[in-house]
Amino acid sequence: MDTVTLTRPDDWHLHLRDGEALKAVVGHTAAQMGRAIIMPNLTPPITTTSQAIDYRQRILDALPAGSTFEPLMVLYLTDTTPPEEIERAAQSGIVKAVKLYPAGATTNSDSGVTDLAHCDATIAKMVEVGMPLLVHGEVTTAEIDIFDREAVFIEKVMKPLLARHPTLKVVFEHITTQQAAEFVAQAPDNVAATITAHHLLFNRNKMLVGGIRPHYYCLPILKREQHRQALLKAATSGSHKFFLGTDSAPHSQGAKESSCGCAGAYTAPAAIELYATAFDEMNALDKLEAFASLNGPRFYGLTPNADTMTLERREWRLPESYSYAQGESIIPLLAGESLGWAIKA
Ligand SMILES: NC(=O)N[C@@H](CC(=O)O)C(=O)O
Ligand SMILES: [Zn+2]
Ligand SMILES: [Zn+2]
Repeated sequence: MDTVTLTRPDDWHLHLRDGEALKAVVGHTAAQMGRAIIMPNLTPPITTTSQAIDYRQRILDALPAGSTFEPLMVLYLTDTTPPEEIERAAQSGIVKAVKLYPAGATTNSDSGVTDLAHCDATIAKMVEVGMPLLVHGEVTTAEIDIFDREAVFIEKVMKPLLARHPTLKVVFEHITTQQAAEFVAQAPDNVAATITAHHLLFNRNKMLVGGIRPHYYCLPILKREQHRQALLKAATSGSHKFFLGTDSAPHSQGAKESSCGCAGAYTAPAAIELYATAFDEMNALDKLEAFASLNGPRFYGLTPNADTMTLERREWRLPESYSYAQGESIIPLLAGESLGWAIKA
């Protein structure tokens, strides 16, 4: 296969930031995706419906002229989010989900949940109104090894949560392990997962062999090859439960190339091309449309986009960098390197 035509894809896990950074990055996603689930981990986080409505407007204002890109908004769950906020969110029609960040698990998660027991009434309300919970699935226990934090989360948090709220709609975000892929595949239909392009394409050697490559450092961290193979198998299995979520997470070049670098890979500029490369590796380009364009809307109860996009087998080179906020640059994943799949003009 040298060309693939698919229903226009959506990105079900995206960081757009705010202000100048938002203006610098949003066009990359809007150029290829119809819609995106916008992560709420700003500083301060988006914890109310009214903040989400304002943030959505700032995103629309930052779009290139004529763009029809649609941001789908998310609330950041805290220990004190009241059930009434879930009602407001559901009634707004603008907020599509609520995000659980275990406190301290990742970038801008300081206001996250310290103990899910604090959120029980709020989660019960989410079940009642059918609001999905999106989960950064890593424990933050200091003793637990960073490579084991997702697998431990399944046992310590995910299973007890679903035992208590068996019909809660849950997206296990950016899964990175065989354990998570198998857990989601075997779970009931109200449980789904997003998978990033970088976790399908790379294992931890890419980040750590022959020098430390900070642009491959993200959370959850890249795992060993066995896990990458399990993710490829899940994404190309044809199961409705797995869908595209880039977790494109912009940080300035200076914040990444540092003695204490930020977590996050900037993949938005070549998102669908990276996924096509991964699916091609599995000879599964025929499965790309369901993963990128159909399974996500199905889970969220939305209709797929009406238009299409065509990808072609053609070599092109990613830029070395783009301009970002405060006069800084941002380095995309695979900067200056060649990709074998391109969007057909
Ligand atoms: N994935 C990351 O490594 N970073 C994300 C946060 C997240 O999704 O966990 C970010 O906001 O930078
Ligand atoms: Zn996360
Ligand atoms: Zn993320």
